[in-house]
Amino acid sequence: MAKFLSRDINLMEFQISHSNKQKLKPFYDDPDSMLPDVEAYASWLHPSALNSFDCIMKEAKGKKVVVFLDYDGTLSPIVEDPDKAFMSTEMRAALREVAKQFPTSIISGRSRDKVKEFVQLNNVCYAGSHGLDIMQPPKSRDKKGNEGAFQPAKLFLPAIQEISMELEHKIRETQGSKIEDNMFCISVHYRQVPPQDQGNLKEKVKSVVENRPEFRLTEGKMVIEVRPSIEWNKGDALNYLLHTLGFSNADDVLSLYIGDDQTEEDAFKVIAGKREGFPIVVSSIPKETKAWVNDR
Ligand SMILES: O=P(O)(O)OC[C@H]1O[C@H](O[C@H]2O[C@H](CO)[C@@H](O)[C@H](O)[C@H]2O)[C@H](O)[C@@H](O)[C@@H]1O
Repeated sequence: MAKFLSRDINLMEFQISHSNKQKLKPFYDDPDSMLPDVEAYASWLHPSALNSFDCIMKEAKGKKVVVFLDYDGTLSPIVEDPDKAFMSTEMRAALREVAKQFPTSIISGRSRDKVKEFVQLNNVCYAGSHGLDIMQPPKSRDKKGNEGAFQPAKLFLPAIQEISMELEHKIRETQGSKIEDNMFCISVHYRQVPPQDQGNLKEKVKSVVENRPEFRLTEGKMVIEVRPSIEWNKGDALNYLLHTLGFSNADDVLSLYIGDDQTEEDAFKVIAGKREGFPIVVSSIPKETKAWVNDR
């Protein structure tokens, strides 16, 4: 069985990434950098992925397993500088093995190119901007083998660039803030902004989109994101990928989705709704989730 589903390699990897998280110094009340409340965690009524390993194996028997992963906080530890969220060599090796065995996709909030640059694997399918930029799986490429991409928010690009410039101008004086261009989304990071300035920063970001109903704001881990207001999320991206991979009507498919953030809930909901897969949440603290199993 592929290393991804092995207690010894992959799931252990997630624990490794969590022990990294716990070593982070507490930074401006970020839940990811806090030590977990052991009692609360133990009473969290979600089965553990490690303890449910045999059950997952039983369900997977005779089925086509399809793997979906998030990047930040899942394949790489959460770090203070988003440009330094590198993946460990061990994680890359485990992922390479998984992708040899099962169709594997990474659905990230980052730009597609950035995730690919971090992951550096060719046997994985990449979806960036929370699924607004999806690389075509090899089977669906054109005769010349051109990669191509599904980009449902392409029309928004000029406005996104405009917003990006306006944001640069508005928040340049907020010490510690950082804008990340994720192509179809813009991330405004405040992990390194002093707590007393964070509210003000959020207000500035809000002011940039308040007269633009075609955009909306979402919040992640110490990040506020500007996204096109179209009905498309990581759950839709998952369905799209299953379809292009030729699995949408198959009744012998088992999808695994592993992720840590709020945006993952849309994908968890899709898998939970299909009742043919396992949504796995990576979290060192109890939280409200649609996922059935956590990473411990
Ligand atoms: O969907 P994901 O792959 O999980 O991407 C979500 C956001 O992740 C990144 O930000 C988060 O991780 C950074 C590095 O550890 C951390 O510094 C930041 O505070 C986190 O919010 C990424 O930089 C964002 O653009 C993604 O949207």
